[in-house]
Amino acid sequence: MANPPIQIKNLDFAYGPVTVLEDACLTIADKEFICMVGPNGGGKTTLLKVMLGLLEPQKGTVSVFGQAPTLGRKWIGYLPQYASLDPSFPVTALDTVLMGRLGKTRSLGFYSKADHEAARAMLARVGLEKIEKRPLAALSGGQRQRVLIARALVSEPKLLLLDEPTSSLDDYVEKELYELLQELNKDLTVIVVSHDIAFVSSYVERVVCVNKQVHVHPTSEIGENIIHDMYGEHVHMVRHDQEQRHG
Ligand SMILES: Nc1ncnc2c1ncn2[C@@H]1O[C@H](COP(=O)(O)OP(=O)(O)OP(=O)(O)O)[C@@H](O)[C@H]1O
Repeated sequence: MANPPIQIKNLDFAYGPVTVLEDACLTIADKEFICMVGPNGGGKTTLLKVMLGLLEPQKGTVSVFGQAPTLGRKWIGYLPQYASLDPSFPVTALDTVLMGRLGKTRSLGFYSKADHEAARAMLARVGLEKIEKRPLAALSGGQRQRVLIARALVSEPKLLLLDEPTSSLDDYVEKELYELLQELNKDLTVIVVSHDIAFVSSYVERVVCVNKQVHVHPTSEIGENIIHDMYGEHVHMVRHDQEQRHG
């Protein structure tokens, strides 16, 4: 069997004396579409950064496509939390996507024709082929997130990590974005952090709950008990609409 995109075994991570992840184990299979949920401060972003080799665990092992994260991360496209670019920054959609080629391009100091072609192809893939010359300031929030997804995709990743990509978007824009991710998932593995379990559970089959410990649940298991354990009694976000499952 090929090496899985992510394999984490018995991982501990602490910022100084504060333990954030404890004995975490997680295997993500090729072409899975996974949602990562958990309370604020539960450790989701930390776990993504460990996968990217940006943080080193104190204990345990992490492999990314069978390699150490610092090597395997060349196969990862990452959309960080709060990645919203300053809209007044004077760049076009195409310029922004091209930035994703910086680790890939072979030309020094300028982008090659191949880089431009790849960036245009990715803008088309996220449904924005007609707006490549528009300044970011002229785009909607949803369009900007698509541009950032195109930027993450243009390095030709096999795994896409998105940290709360829809937190500032309207419901219908969120739905469109998840439909795009579902489409992209035909070709690559997708891990998306979201607080909106009810919404996301109609797209994914497994949910990774991160609250110091990591537990994986099939979507069908997600009910009041698990939500309360994760978020506390006051949260009611269950929408068990399996009959409305997409795809
Ligand atoms: N650089 C850092 N130094 C010290 N503590 C940190 C650092 N980054 C995060 N933390 C702490 O680690 C814990 C986990 O943070 P993390 O950002 O991984 O959680 P999260 O689940 O992504 O939260 P949220 O849903 O709010 O984004 C929090 O208590 C946070 O304050």
